[in-house]
Amino acid sequence: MQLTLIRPDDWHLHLRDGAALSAVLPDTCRQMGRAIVMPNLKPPVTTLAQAEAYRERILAARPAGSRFEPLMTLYLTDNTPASEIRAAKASGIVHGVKLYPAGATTNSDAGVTSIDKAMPALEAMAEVGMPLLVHGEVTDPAIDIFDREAVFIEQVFEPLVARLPELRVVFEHITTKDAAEYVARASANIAATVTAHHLLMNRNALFVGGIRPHHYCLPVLKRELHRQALVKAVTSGSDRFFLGTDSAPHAKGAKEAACGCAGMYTAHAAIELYAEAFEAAGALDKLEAFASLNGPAFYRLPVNSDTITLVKEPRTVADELSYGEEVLVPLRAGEMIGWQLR
Ligand SMILES: NC(=O)N[C@@H](CC(=O)O)C(=O)O
Ligand SMILES: [Zn+2]
Ligand SMILES: [Zn+2]
Repeated sequence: MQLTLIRPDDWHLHLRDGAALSAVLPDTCRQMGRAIVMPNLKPPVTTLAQAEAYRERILAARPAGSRFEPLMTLYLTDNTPASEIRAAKASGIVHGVKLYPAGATTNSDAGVTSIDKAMPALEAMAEVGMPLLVHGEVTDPAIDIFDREAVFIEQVFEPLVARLPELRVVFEHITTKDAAEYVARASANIAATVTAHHLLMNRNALFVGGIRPHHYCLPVLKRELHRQALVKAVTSGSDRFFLGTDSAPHAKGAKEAACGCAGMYTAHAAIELYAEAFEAAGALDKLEAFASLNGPAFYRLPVNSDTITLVKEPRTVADELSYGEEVLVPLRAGEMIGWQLR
């Protein structure tokens, strides 16, 4: 069996920088036409000048002949001036501004401590049509980690959308039934990305036979009922949901540690993993809209003009991949994936 799709894009991707960037970028270039590149570097990409420089480093790291296009983002802080948003919009290279609640995830320390402080930037975004990309989890340590996304919807997301109804918002890497249902009934300027790993695994995967650091990411995997709700959302035919891998590489040593980093590396087999999830749901016919059409429509960009072909031939994933001076353990390391790219 084979499946030809308009070339997909990845609307949520971590490429890192330096040697790590060079190591992981070819995986994405093989399958994706474009990617929304997350700005949580150290230090974060908070200005247009930094985004321009990062974009040049990504373009320079592409394999020869690749036409992959990085779509840049800015990292929103309490102090982002409205003028930076206007300049970013005018540049044509910045396609979104990322809201990390301070402390919510990897390299989010410089993130937003209160929506009020970020209001000048948010108002400018609503005005110029710059999408806000949201890591939607509250950071209150008193809130159970499995509830942080659902609580974020009522405490932050709904009030923000009520205050700035024109703002275009992507609820990134949604993991709950609550978020899937919220986005499906919200107004047309609200959308969501969904990862392959949240479509394929529930929280049991964190503890199969022992603690599994390579299945730890944020937002953390949830109960099976949530996984099922995400599958239902992406296969529903709604154009509000689109592909965003949240492929988030960390060196093996940083994951297999007493306090391991959050993030799964999935870019080596992104579209193959999504094909497995859609096939399991009997909805392979819905994959192309999710992977290749809904994202460009939301971001007001053209659809890619070429195609990729997947064949249903299982392959074994490598145990480790090179990651600069270090190594990286990809999702499914040493195990099978049902599809491969021709
Ligand atoms: N998803 C993750 O678990 N980690 C991401 C950050 C993020 O997307 O929240 C990373 O940068 O490592
Ligand atoms: Zn995130
Ligand atoms: Zn991410």
